[in-house]
Amino acid sequence: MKHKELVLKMKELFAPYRKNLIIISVIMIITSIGSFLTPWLTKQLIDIGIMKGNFLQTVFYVGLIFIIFFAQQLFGAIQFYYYRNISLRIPFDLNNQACKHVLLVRTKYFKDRNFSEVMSELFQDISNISSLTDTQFLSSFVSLFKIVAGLVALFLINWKLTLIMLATIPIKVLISSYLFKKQESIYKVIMRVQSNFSAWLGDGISGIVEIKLWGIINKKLSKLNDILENSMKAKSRLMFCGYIDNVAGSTLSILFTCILYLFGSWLIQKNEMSIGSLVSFVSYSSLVFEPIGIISYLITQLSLVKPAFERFLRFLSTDIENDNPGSIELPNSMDIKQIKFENVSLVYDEEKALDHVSFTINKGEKIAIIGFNGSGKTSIVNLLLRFYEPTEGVIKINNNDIRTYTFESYRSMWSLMAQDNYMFNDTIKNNINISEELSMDEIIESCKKSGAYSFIQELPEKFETRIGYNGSKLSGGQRQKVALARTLARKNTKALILDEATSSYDYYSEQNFNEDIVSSSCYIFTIIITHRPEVLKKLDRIIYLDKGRVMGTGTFDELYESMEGFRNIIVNTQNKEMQDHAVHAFSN
Ligand SMILES: Nc1ncnc2c1ncn2[C@@H]1O[C@H](COP(=O)(O)OP(=O)(O)OP(=O)(O)O)[C@@H](O)[C@H]1O
Repeated sequence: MKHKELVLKMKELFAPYRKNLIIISVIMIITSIGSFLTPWLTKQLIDIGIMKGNFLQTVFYVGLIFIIFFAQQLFGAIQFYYYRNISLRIPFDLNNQACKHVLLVRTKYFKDRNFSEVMSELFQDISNISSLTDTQFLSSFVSLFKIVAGLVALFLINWKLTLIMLATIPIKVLISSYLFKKQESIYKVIMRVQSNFSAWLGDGISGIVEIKLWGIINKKLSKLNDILENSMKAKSRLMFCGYIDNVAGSTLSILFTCILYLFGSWLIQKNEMSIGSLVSFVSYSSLVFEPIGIISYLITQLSLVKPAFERFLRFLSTDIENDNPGSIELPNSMDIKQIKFENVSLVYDEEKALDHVSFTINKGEKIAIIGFNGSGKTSIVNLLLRFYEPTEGVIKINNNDIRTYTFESYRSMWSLMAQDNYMFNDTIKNNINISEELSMDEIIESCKKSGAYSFIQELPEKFETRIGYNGSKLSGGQRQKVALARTLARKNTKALILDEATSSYDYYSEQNFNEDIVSSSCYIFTIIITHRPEVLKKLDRIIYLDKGRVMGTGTFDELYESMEGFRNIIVNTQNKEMQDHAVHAFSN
């Protein structure tokens, strides 16, 4: 990102806090005026009060120094009040903005990236950006004022000494700008390494069973070692930069002070300067050097913030689920007569998952989508639910493009049981009642339909049983039954999609569920992805897919007669069913 664009974006980001920032800056300027007055008053105190033995003048200047100190403390308290507000508010707002974006970002974003990697990057970036509000950073803006005012004061005291001092500043600026470039590139490496670490951690937690099963703990640890070593190397380079900056700063400062005392004593001997002037010159010069030091801190801090800010902006600019301009709510009372795919293609990354798919589902129809693995069945569901947008073609409801409707109102017509359903680390009841609008009777009814009721009744805490992270305390089949109960309990939906919804069910649970759903479905549309012949035979129509293309549509008998691929799927499934059946009979 270009420097100008970045500054503009930063201005935009801080615009809501402008008033507070201005107040803080004004207060900083006022307090720094006080700091400038103090050395001058000290000079007067020494030259007029102490050196000339004038007690009244001494008391007067001591009093003034004290009043200035008191006023500075008062303004400091006001500054603290405003500073506290923005330093807490900025991370709060950035976190809110980022988390809202996480929830709205398109589904495909999290297909490429590990969730913990994204979240850790975000929190890291927010923390780095928020460091812009630390007091030292804010005071660096006032530093410019301090430097100019300090230089004026120094020139007034002694211009020769001031010129010597000025000679050291370009050296400091040169060193700082060199270090800025170095540090910026090191920070980029550190950010990348930290992302790798989060990705490693995310995979490690999610894949813990596979890691143990395959005995690859040492391989995983060796990868971790590489990551941590890279991190250590980058941090060590960063520490070295900090060390060089420190050494350069203190060397220049000592060098300058030595020259100052040597040259200053020579000027005092020549009666060109008083002792008080030299003391106040030393004080003023530190007032100039201190902000120069702060500016170098600002440069270091910017080298850290710039890459973080760039990455944060990149995340905020990722595609989100924004309703199309002029989109309307899909009315719940709408009489939906038809859902239509017109020449729809879908390309994920580079792979074409659907290729000019066209079909229509009419009101009241129960249809199946069938095809070998990877033929595009779930992709059709992804498009229907608008988790992805078609690359080509259009999906319509009653001849209106589904993008005419807002995401939320459109999705509210669907009940979906996907292949993977996330289970919250909560009770069974709360996992089913995620919309928080179901009565206990409704929850029980949906559990009876999905076949979950009987096993829940056997649990000591029944519906109040906590099911662990992603339902890990339930068996695969039990988990699927609870997820299906949740799908069936969703209120006011018009269409049901079951994507291999009963794949983990035992043979008879599956038979029972399929019987019920096929005979008594109350939805306007029912779409089932299954290979079970006994279900397929009872459905109105089957859409047979192969390699992302619709090879045929028709009833079970029509497709069985005319399509060899379809017949193969059915024969394979029947063979598997016979095995399941035999296993079940044997175990009983
Ligand atoms: N998020 C994705 N990114 C990239 N490619 C994908 C993605 N999802 C699916 N694919 C690819 O698209 C093709 C169709 O996948 P899809 O999941 O629709 O098939 P499916 O018929 O549902 O398969 P299965 O029976 O195994 O569930 C596959 O080749 C798959 O590799």
